[in-house]
Amino acid sequence: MTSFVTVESLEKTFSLQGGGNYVALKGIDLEIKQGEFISLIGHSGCGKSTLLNMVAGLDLPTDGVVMLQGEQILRPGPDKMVVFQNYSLLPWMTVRQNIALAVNNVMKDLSAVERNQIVEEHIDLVGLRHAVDKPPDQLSGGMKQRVAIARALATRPKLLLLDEPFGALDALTRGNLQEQLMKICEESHVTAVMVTHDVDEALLLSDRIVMLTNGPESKIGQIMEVDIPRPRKRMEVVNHPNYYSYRSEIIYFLNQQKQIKKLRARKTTAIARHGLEKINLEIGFVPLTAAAPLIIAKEKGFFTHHGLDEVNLVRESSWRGIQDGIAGKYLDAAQMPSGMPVWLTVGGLGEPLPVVSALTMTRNGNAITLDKRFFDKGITTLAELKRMLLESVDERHTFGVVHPASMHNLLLRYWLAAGGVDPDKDLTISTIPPAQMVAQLEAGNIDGYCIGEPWNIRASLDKIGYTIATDLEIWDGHPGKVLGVREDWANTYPNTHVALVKALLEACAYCANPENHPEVQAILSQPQYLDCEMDYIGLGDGSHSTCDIKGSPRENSHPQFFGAGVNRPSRTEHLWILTQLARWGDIPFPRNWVEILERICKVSVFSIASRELELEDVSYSRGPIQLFDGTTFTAEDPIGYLNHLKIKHDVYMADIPLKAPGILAA
Ligand SMILES: Nc1ncnc2c1ncn2[C@@H]1O[C@H](COP(=O)(O)OP(=O)(O)OP(=O)(O)O)[C@@H](O)[C@H]1O
Repeated sequence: MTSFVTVESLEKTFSLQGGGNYVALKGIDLEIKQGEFISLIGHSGCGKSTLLNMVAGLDLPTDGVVMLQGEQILRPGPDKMVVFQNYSLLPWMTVRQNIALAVNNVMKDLSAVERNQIVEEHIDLVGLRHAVDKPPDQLSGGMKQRVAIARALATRPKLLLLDEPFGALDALTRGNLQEQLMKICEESHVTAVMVTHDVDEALLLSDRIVMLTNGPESKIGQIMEVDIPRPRKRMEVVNHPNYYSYRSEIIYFLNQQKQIKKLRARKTTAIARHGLEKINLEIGFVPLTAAAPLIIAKEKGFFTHHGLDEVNLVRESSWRGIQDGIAGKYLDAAQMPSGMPVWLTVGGLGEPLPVVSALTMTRNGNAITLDKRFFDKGITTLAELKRMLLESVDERHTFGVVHPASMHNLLLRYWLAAGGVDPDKDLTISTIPPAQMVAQLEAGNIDGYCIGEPWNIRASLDKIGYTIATDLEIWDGHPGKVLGVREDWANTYPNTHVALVKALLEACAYCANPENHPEVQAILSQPQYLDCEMDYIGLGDGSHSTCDIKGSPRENSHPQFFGAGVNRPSRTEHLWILTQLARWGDIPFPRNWVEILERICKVSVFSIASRELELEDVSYSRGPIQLFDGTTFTAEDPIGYLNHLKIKHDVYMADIPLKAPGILAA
């Protein structure tokens, strides 16, 4: 990419009145191509205007540089025109005079006739011919902003900089002006940088959206390419197949920043008490029936019983929130899909991040739901689904899963592949947050999904979908959700880790007892937890024996919370997950898999906890894994197993170097 504007290692520190400094921006690197439209988005006060001001030359960085075509930007100038929210027009001049003033000042080399021609062209460009002789106080807000845009563009700047240009306008005017600006920028090939709070505005106008993290020391958290062809029309943009996922991505980013801000504000140093290194914990969960052990441990006092006096449950709407909270150290521990510890450890986020699991909190409780229209077509088996998929290859079919490392993704893929369907070639699998799955199915954006409860029961009770297979039919007894903590956290707080496992084990036993089910359902249904009707929460009490829209009974799969071997972590299971993640190209298969499993699977912590609770599970031994297609998986030859699979991606082998086990850095 040839860079037109270069922002390099930029830092901006403000001196505060009364002493001290505020580091608003730190480590900002950005390259902008000629003709690109860039939006800066982020929460209020994150430093968007500060960054724009430095590109405009209105302010200078404390460190680092900003360059335009290789020249350092040190002052403002007509090559970098700024449009502000408050228009900044001269009140005693008319529309024409306001535009002419800028043109006459900047384009002194041109003749008066040429300058007039440019002024008139730009009046027409923004559609203000009928108001050329009016002063600003006789113009609407939208008209004033059009004058400001015409004035900025008339001087033919290299860079057009816009600081929330439409923030003060009503929705209709705003929409019209956005479309005009888009047309002008497309036609004049101007390079533009715009600050905005409006996600839809950013998506409509931008080639790339730069998302800033919250301050102090705001950084670029993410840059999104908006790959929607130009020229654009609003309705075509909104109906573009990627629009929804772009939008969700930005909203996720902004929500995550809010969550991090909240957790940062609450973050205190570790409080040691009762012989535990830390009794104040932030624990992440996603609102699912399978979160019951965490919720019950909090509500029924199992955490406090084991000395964990200050546990705060952090509700995340997606597994990405959990993964980012653990990676960013905002969460001490979390409910995780059973593949997440392996996925994070081998580098699912890029860098290997060792995460350990000492407790399986649930098994089973998942199912594959299809849109009810497939039921009407008579599709009730995998073979029928395969026939339908292969007969309608022109229609792209999409299935939702909640995370690449979730058992839903792995089970769905395994099930499809065992039936001869290639989950990447014959359909599309998309990641969608759990709470959005039913709405996406109802809206027709997806054809089905594999997910935990209450979302399969809900689709069937609401007559939107039906269960075509439950996990009982694919791998009965598979690990569902596990407790995950960073390895350095586990090493820093070993006694706390054992106490946490003990509290959760007791909560698991409580959830498994049918006598407690009405109470557990009532607690889970509360707004701060699952926020749903109690009917949607199945705990194995026989009230949800059918899960299909036409009443053909199918045993529903409930999460299993406790029992012989249920909670003990298993190396073989983590190994199966490793093979499946490698099979579908998410990660290479680690040649050092023995070391990796040793680091992840903390049977020792589980054993201490269950021994101290005097549970019999300590001596439990697990057999090989039996899958529905007759395959038996053992830990003996994972590479041979991968080689024998017919439907798979190219599988790569690699050594995954893990840092030596350490303690949590401050
Ligand atoms: N001159 C200044 N002195 C001290 N602090 C400042 C100064 N200018 C900005 N800041 C601080 O720097 C941070 C970034 O401010 P900035 O105006 O760039 O944010 P923003 O993302 O544009 O916010 P908004 O969306 O609300 O306009 C804020 O915390 C702000 O208080």
